Amino acid sequence: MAASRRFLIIHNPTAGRRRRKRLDAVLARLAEAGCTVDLAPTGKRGDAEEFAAAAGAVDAVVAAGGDGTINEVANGLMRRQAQGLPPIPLGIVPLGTANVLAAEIGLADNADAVARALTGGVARPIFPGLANGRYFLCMAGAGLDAFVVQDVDLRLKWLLGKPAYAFQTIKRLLQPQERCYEVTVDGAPSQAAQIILAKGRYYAGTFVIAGAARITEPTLHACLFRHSGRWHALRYIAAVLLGFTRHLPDITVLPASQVTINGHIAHPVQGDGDIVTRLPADFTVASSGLPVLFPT
Ligand SMILES: Nc1ncnc2c1ncn2[C@@H]1O[C@H](COP(=O)(O)OP(=O)(O)OP(=O)(O)O)[C@@H](O)[C@H]1O
Repeated sequence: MAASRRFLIIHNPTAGRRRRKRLDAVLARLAEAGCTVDLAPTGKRGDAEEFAAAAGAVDAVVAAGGDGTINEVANGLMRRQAQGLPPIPLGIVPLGTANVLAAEIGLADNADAVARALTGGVARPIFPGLANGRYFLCMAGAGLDAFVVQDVDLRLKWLLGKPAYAFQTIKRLLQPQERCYEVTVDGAPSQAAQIILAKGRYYAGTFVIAGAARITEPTLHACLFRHSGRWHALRYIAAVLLGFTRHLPDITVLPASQVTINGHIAHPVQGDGDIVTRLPADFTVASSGLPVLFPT
């Protein structure tokens, strides 16, 4: 693609805190580079997916928001592809709290780098996961993390950013703890209190649980946190934060192509940091890739 690319930029004005300046700086650089931009602000949840699914002749559809908005745009683009339309690359302007996909593709946290990735980046396929038919790019999960995502106070998240999730985690741990889920990984049944299906290597920022997972490969990694109860939950959180999950024998990480979670009907399932479905849930990997603009 030449420098004078044409973009549809789908912007979630409610994403992140005080991030509008970042988008304006990127837009200014794209204008300097001679690019044509159609800016489509979302008005509600779901708009980003519809705008992406209806995209016309552009060089890339760009998601400007957090991982939740990127997830919606990716779902819209995958829907177009499933209808037999030619693939359109996904670009990103990270404006969220954690920005996990930006970390996965090695995108630096400044407007110059973001604009450069859009004007000169190379489209490489990534393979999204599927949770009950809905695509996720980085990770999905059931258990404590999905409840925290579901119940986090959005005003607190707006005010504090990541600490709002820590606060909600503590609140959840003070409640009675749930028993384990039934989980089947490529036909092998077991039990776990928290399950994370990793598509990429990063979790909730740049914490690493499945170090071998790659968004560019058509494989899931099932991370099973085996024991239920408050004490074990605290051990697991410490292991994730301090990076020693691989040293705990009751955390198992398995490459997988098909995972099912049962038990606790209607418990939430998070995908890329938003609730995307409820239990029971089947998880697989998309058979066709989604092109994404990687920085060069
Ligand atoms: N205009 C809008 N009004 C309300 N919600 C929206 C709007 N546009 C998108 N959304 C929804 O807001 C949710 C959160 O968006 P997003 O992830 O982009 O931002 P964030 O929550 O600030 O970032 P992060 O996920 O990194 O914390 C998503 O589920 C998205 O669908």
